[in-house]
Amino acid sequence: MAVSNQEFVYYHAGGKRGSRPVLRGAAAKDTFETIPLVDVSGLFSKDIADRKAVATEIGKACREVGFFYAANHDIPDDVISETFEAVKNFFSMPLEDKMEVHLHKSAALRGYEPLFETKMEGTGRGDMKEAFTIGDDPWEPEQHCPYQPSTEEPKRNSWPTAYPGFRPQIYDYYTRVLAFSRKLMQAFALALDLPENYFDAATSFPMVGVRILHYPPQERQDARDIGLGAHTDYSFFTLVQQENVAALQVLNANGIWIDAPPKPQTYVVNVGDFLSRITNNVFKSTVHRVLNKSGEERYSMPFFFSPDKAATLSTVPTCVGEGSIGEEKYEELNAGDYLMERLKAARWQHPSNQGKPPPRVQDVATAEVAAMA
Ligand SMILES: O=C(O)CCC(=O)C(=O)O
Ligand SMILES: [Fe+2]
Repeated sequence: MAVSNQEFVYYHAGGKRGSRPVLRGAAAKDTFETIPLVDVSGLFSKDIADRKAVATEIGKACREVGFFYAANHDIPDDVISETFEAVKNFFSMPLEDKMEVHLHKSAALRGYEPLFETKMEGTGRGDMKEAFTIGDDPWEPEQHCPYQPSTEEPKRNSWPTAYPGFRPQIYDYYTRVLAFSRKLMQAFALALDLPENYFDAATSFPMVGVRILHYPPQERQDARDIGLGAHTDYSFFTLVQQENVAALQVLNANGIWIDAPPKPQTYVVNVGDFLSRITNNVFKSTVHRVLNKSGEERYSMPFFFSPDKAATLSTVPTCVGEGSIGEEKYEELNAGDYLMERLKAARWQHPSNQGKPPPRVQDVATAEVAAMA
């Protein structure tokens, strides 16, 4: 049997394991090599022409890359730096104070995840990061939920009792990023040639998550130690605030990792699987990973935005048709069920997973390479 020396990149995308051949030289395709930057200040204009001009640029980035830097957003620098201070205070607490809000105690998959608890790529000792997540919770008055939750509906978020100042700081950040996300969502609608308010009805109380992350410096300087394994996001879209340590990388069509270092006063915005799905893959949900080779502690805060739990979404009308767009590829689906399924797939140790084994990407990889030979 011939042995193929084709190199592959392995990842976790759309809830499934996948791989991509690394293409160099004559075999290389036309793909992105940098992450575009979009000045989003026009989204705050009263003039629809200004908003449409930004949307056009966002649309181009979403079709070609799936990632862009948003510059000139309206989240103040001091709110971001104060929130990062709170994030560092949180992670520097003793482990037992963090474990009080362990994600395994939460049916909504909220709370703290210690180092190596997830294993996005299915190999090695796991993702070298600790995380804490909160999100939409109709019981928390800070969120001004537009409906009265039923008494059967459990509370979703948990906050550490050892750090009372944490919650107000996170909420200051949350409230502002949510408002900015709504502007971006309208820009995505315009970018798809839809009315600006197209997604408004499906996002009256959107499923969101503020996730804070701490990546210690990796001991090994190659990808055998990984901060967060290669994946696509489950969200509609994500806004990542990174502090000052470069580690985020985005995979292009040639299987080459493109750096997405922090740029002052910007967000990294990326399309998630949900938005890609309802655009018939016209908008790309692009694989990315975190590799902290800097030798420094890295902190970041992704904000995930998705439709209402009860929303049912089907392919948008402007993304079905003739030619390059093609036939509708996906059935309509309930947003809440989809998100929960995806979150659980990445957290095999959660009690609700009933002891199912972790994903084993390397097995698939070996089989694929054998099939090519
Ligand atoms: O830490 C980062 O820069 C990105 C994190 C990320 O991709 C995620 O949490 O989905
Ligand atoms: Fe991500």
